[in-house]
Amino acid sequence: MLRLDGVVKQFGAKRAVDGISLGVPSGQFVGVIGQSGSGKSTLLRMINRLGDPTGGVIRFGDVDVTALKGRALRQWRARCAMIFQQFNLAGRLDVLTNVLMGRAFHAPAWRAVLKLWTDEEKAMGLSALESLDIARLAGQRADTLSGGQQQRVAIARALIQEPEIILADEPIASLDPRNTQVVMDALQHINRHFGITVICNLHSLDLARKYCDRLVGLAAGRLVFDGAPAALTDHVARDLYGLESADVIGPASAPGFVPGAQPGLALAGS
Ligand SMILES: Nc1ncnc2c1ncn2[C@@H]1O[C@H](COP(=O)(O)OP(=O)(O)OP(=O)(O)O)[C@@H](O)[C@H]1O
Repeated sequence: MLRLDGVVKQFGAKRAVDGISLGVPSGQFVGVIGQSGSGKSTLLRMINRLGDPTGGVIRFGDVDVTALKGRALRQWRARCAMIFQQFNLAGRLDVLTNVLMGRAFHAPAWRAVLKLWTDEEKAMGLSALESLDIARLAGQRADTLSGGQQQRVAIARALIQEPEIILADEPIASLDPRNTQVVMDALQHINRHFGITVICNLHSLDLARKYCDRLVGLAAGRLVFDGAPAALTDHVARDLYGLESADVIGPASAPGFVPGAQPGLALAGS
């Protein structure tokens, strides 16, 4: 179980994340939704400790993630893989080598630098690619792949970290609709098949409703919705997204935004 208790992130005068408390049981597929600037990326980055919370505590089981340093912090990052919008692959290297970089968390640094992988590690890499249906691309340069293929390589790289959690920060934001579905299907597959917890920032509510077990809605850094996708009606979504609602639930059902009016919002913790 991942637990956040009163987590805060302050950037100067800006409070990007404002006292979020949340428990995520192992194996859940959680979608984090909310307007641009609501704090979704900042929240995910703190879980991985790419950013340090200004206040509050993050725990995973009996580990106090917020207190980790050095080797223990690197071990946490291996257990808690991160996937980004821009894939972060080494374009000049082949697909399998990119995937094997995920083992750098487990192998001695010199082996990762020299790219000296064991046969067992190579087999793991191929098997991760196979599970995402792209083993045939193993020898191809990463920068020759489509966006959807590159994101699946990034997921395979995360998989061979053998993580317990995958944090995906807008993983489909730069993909076309077909590749979007392929990548979301891949995340769903690793969630269901390997039981890995997935926490995924998403802009599209259709995708959030389709793929997630649970949705967490942020507004101005606060948790304002926490529930099953079915509970996120268009009415609630309009309150959550305001002017952006036309983008996320379709123009036909998006009326004008009335600032401050949030009658249907399922307020978390209330
Ligand atoms: N390094 C930083 N320094 C100062 N302010 C920051 C920094 N990172 C984020 N912020 C601010 O914190 C707030 C939350 O940003 P964040 O990127 O977490 O939002 P988001 O919901 O992920 O947005 P988007 O959907 O556009 O990615 C924003 O107002 C942003 O400008």
